[in-house]
Amino acid sequence: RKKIILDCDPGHDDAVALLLAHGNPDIELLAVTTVVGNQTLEKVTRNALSVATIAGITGVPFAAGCDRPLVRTIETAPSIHGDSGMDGPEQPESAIELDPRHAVDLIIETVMAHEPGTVTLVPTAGLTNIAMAARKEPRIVERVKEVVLMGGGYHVGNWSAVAEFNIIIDPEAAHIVFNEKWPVVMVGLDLTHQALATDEVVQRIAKIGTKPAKFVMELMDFFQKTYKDAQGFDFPPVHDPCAVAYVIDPTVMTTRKVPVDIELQGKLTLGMTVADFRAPAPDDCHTSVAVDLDHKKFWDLVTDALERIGEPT
Ligand SMILES: Nc1ccc([C@@H]2N[C@H](CO)[C@@H](O)[C@H]2O)cc1
Ligand SMILES: [Ca+2]
Repeated sequence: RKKIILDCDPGHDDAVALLLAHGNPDIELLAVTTVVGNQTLEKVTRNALSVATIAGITGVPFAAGCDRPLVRTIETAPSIHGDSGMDGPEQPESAIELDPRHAVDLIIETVMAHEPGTVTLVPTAGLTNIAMAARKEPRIVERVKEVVLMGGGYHVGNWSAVAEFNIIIDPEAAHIVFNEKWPVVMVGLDLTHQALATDEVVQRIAKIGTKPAKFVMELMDFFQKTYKDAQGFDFPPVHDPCAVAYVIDPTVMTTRKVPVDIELQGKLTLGMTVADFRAPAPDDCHTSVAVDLDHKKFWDLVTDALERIGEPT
């Protein structure tokens, strides 16, 4: 099984990523950590514990991390995720206790406790926790198998003309993560805008008939409305589970090995993930970007995971 740490900011699509990681039999979810992003740390952490309660995720440590970016001020995304950060469904009071450790320490301890090259970091939020972990314990950089992150976009932005939310809310953290010498797979908007929760997809999920599937339906219902109003999409792109799907089965998408770096100075381009497609990529290139999604394979993974979780409603 593939061992992962999910670092997230639930977040409608983070919730689906967590359910996919929990439901898929090839994934061993070692830890779930939260970070400020879609909403404040307190809100996204409460949301993560709500999802864990609904899905019955036990025996997995959940820890809260950084409550603001490394340098800049907090920017959240209520226009997409609402005031709670996961508006739409009724949220259960969570019965799950937070791990007392800081997320950064849980990430470090988990990576150092497992064999080198066996733990994959899956960030689906701003990269503040990941950058802090690499700075506090530099040995995790050579020990981590790879970093498979949802963020960025080589030709697409959603929080500026050229920058994606997870990167631009903490560009200094992203710069650290993309420049450490661990393998980074960037699952950016170029890919995730192909993962649309269309009516056909939502109908498939509706048929599952379990509490977690009903919860996802209600999440998607809200997400569709805000994505329509805020970004003019007919259907919402479910970004974060794309990163988990890649870890499960890398053939779910195509990738290209290209140098990627983060713009920190630009007036118009701050937070841009600048990918250099000029061939050939340098031999020491440790970054790659996701290009084309196999829709059927992706949604089969998501619906299969949901079918494995929870009791009928
Ligand atoms: N408009 C918008 C802003 C933020 C997000 C969140 N950031 C990433 C996509 O930009 C995902 O991780 C998602 O949770 C999605 C849409
Ligand atoms: Ca997210």
